[in-house]
Amino acid sequence: MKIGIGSDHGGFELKEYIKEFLEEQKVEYVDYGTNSNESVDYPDFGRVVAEAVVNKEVDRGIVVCGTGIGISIAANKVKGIRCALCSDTYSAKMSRQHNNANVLALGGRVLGRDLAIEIVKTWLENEFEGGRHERRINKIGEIGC
Ligand SMILES: O=C(CO)[C@H](O)[C@H](O)COP(=O)(O)O
Repeated sequence: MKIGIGSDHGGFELKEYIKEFLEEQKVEYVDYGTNSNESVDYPDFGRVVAEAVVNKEVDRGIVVCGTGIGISIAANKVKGIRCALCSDTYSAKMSRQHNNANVLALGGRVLGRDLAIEIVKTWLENEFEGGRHERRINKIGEIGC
């Protein structure tokens, strides 16, 4: 599986830490920036990661800003994206099993590093269950069409 990862300045340090984890786990990734703590605009990075997912440059995305809120809102504007902002492992698991989330959003100013890695690990390990959930995510896809 190939992951696209991106952040603004508020998520930069957590993004770098997640990259170390992905390397340890031998999970391939593409880093779409940002590349420093210098102030940038989170919609730019949420958008580029989301577009990489829908264009199939990568299989799934991880986006990080200060709270995870803004970058998740931005990613969810891209048609075909189901971005889940998670602060706990149960939500991360359900976002895969029930919602087939293809982008995970995290808050770099919210989460401790260990919890963030547990959330990423859980999210990567879990798969979509399909069944009744397929009908529901199809309905999400129809909204705004
Ligand atoms: O969390 C965020 C968006 O939801 C951003 O990281 C946050 O708004 C950036 O704030 P600042 O420019 O004050 O560093």
